[in-house]
Amino acid sequence: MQADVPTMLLMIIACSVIMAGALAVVGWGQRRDGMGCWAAGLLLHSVAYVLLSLRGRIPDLLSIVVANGLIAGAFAALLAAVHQFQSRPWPLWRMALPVAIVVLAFPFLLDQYAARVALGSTVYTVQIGLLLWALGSPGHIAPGRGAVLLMAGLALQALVLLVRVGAALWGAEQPSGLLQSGTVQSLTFLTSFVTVLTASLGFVFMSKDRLDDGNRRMAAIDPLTGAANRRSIILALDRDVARAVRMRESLALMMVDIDHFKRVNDEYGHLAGDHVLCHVVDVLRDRVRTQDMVGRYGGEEFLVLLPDTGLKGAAELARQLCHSVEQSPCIWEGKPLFVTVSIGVFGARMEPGDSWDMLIDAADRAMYRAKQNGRNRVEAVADLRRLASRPSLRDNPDTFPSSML
Ligand SMILES: Nc1nc2c(ncn2[C@@H]2O[C@H](COP(=O)(O)OP(=O)(O)OP(=O)(O)O)[C@@H](O)[C@H]2O)c(=O)[nH]1
Repeated sequence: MQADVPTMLLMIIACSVIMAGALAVVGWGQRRDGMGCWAAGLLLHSVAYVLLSLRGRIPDLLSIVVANGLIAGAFAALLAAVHQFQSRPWPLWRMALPVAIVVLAFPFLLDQYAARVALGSTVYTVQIGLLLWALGSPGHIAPGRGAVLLMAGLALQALVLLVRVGAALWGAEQPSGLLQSGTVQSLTFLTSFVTVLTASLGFVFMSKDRLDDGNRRMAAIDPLTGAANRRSIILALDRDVARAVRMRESLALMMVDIDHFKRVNDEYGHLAGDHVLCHVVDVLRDRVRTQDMVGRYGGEEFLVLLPDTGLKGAAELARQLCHSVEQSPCIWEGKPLFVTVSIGVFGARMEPGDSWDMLIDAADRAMYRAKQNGRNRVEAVADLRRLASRPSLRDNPDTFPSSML
């Protein structure tokens, strides 16, 4: 397989310039996404390929040394973009060293095509390795669709560069110059073209994946406490009721209300009150199982959803939660703040006709009984009142009744 090298170089230049422009427009005003750096990398790449395509018509210093230095610089800019995306400092020496190696070594290799190919391809492969490492290193972005596309594009390029090193070292293909057609030459430039496209699209999708993730979180999480918000805990409850009815399993729900919370706000201020809300959520979450769910139902009221749990077990857990909240002070401005909670518990085997709102009603009734009976205590109920049934939310969560939000 051989293709016309000047045409392929032209395609790479056009593709790099178009993608650089697109990324610059998409990333305008969003510095932390690293799109500006990525666009700069693509621009360096296109200038490098312009210089390469002028081989023989401009001094070798420009067409060989500067061009390859710019390719190494382009990979360095891509690495900077990934680090910026991940909010990490630029790895300066890992960016500068490959460029320095190329710029310092190539002037001595002007007459040695194979050695230049071997050295250049090795340096670029290492740079791609650094990019893949940064993308895959744990603790940063979870590799979503965008990251996978980006990594696949880079991996393909690295693979072809390694083939190129091998071909240069073993003399498998010895074209007399860059612009001469050859199988490895054609494969290299075709891959460069594909990589510019896939890696750049992958980088844009990575940004979109992160935005989507943020939006999903915002739609499901209470921003103050980090617990599930009212909508997502009710959706989860609806789903669990349906499953428990189908399997004839038990299900328990707690309504947890902080006692005299208004006093905390009045005496210490609303920021202290906010801090207490977060503290109570932390205590609840510490004690429940991973399959259980804690959600904020209203101001200082929380729901705890306990799948596959009967009344006895749920009431016992509720008593432990009451005790834990009472015993673990919330530290505010260096001073301990003690609060207590009243908990209403519902738990029973689910029957056909039972629905999520009946469970909330039952836990709510029990919670009010706990308040009436002196607070800092647990009351439990096992019966459900038949309410004017609300439709299930499963089929169309968008029909979520606004009165419940
Ligand atoms: N700091 C803070 N306060 C909130 C928030 N949401 C609701 N509140 C306050 O929570 C308080 C609830 O007060 P009440 O409903 O009278 O209940 P309470 O004082 O806990 O009394 P009992 O429930 O009867 O023990 C009100 O003062 C609300 O302003 C919030 O997000 N942050």
